[in-house]
Amino acid sequence: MRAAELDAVEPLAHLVERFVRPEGLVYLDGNSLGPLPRHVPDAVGDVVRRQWGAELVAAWNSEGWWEAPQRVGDRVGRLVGSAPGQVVVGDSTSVHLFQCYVAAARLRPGRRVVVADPDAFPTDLHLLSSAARLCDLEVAPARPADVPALLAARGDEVALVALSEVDYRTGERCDVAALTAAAHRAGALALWDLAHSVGATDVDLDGAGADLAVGCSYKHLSGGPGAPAWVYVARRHQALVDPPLTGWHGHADPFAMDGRYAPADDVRRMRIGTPPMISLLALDAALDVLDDVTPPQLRARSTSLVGFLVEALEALVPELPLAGPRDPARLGGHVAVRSPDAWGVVRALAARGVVGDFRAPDLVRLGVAAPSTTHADLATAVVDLRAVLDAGEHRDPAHAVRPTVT
Ligand SMILES: Cc1ncc(COP(=O)(O)O)c(C=O)c1O
Ligand SMILES: Nc1c(O)cccc1C(=O)C[C@H](N)C(=O)O
Repeated sequence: MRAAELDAVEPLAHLVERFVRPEGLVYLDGNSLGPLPRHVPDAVGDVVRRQWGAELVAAWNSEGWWEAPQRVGDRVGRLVGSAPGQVVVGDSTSVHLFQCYVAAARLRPGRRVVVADPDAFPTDLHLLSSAARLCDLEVAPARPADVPALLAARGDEVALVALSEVDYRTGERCDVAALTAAAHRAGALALWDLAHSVGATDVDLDGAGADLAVGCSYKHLSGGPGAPAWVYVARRHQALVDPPLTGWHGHADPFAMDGRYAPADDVRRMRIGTPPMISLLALDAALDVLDDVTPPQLRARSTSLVGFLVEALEALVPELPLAGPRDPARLGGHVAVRSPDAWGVVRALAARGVVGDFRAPDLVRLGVAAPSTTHADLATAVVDLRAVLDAGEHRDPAHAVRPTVT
């Protein structure tokens, strides 16, 4: 009942109609793949049939394909508080992360320490470990809450503080502005992984004075499977930033075909090679959904949904503790609860048409896509979760088999 009332007064409720919502499915897995906006198949069809099929190579000019990484970058940048000219889209989050780790080390020669969250998403840690071997860096582990103490102790050695705004497991947010300021006071740079933030929080990169940031676009932006990610370089660093992967798309004059590398004088130097253009243009189309929405408006809707989900979980399944904080202001776009039977719970929910996801070892993670999830979806999910537990459906041996992708 309360869910219907909240949906009725929700100012962005009209966005829901812009998405394909498969009949009978409550989709709460926006963290791995956001839902499909209705108009994207036609937009991609146009890219393939008309632009590629009829215009062929001319489309690099006539359709603006060459400049698309910057143009789409600016559209993404608006959602993370970046003024135009500081974001490009094109490679995976993993690749952009690697570019940033090495580039940051090169911007702070003489400092060897990179502070990183040991519970960060694994790709962040794997790439940092490789960058550290390459650049002779030391990785100093610290949870976000412990970063100020580490900076107080070893600040003059620190080149970079690399964190995620939203913890991919628990959903807990950290204070981007405060931690960036702490890094700067120590003379270090701040790199933010905003994979779980863009489209869910109102993170303000320029306002926080962030140096570097990356994020993906297949989660809350609904850019589609394999959609290219994005990288932000604050304007003040663009003339000096020296990424390790120096491909021809980052050259000052790519079609001069000059064998000597001369980087573009702005954020274009973060480009590498030819981007996955069909995916990039699918993302471009998907972003239309948010054209008339500001980040604070989107954040308000996300907070309402997340807050409702927390309350419903606490009221109906109190035996499953929240993995993160209960205050929605301190959460990103998902809520996780702990259960020793988390895998069985997620499978049993899926059998009832509620798609969440399992994160090892014990999390049931429920993702809220601010534009497309409704309070009613969340009420259905939590009622089904109660029913799963009451009926013991999570203990069904049929759920024992795990597929490759969880
Ligand atoms: C915080 C974070 N960083 C990076 C990634 C992965 O990036 P990629 O798109 O390169 O697989 C994810 C999710 O897969 C993530 O949650
Ligand atoms: N990118 C993914 C994929 O290709 C397959 C499965 C999951 C993903 C994810 O994005 C996982 C996600 N970053 C997470 O927080 O769990």
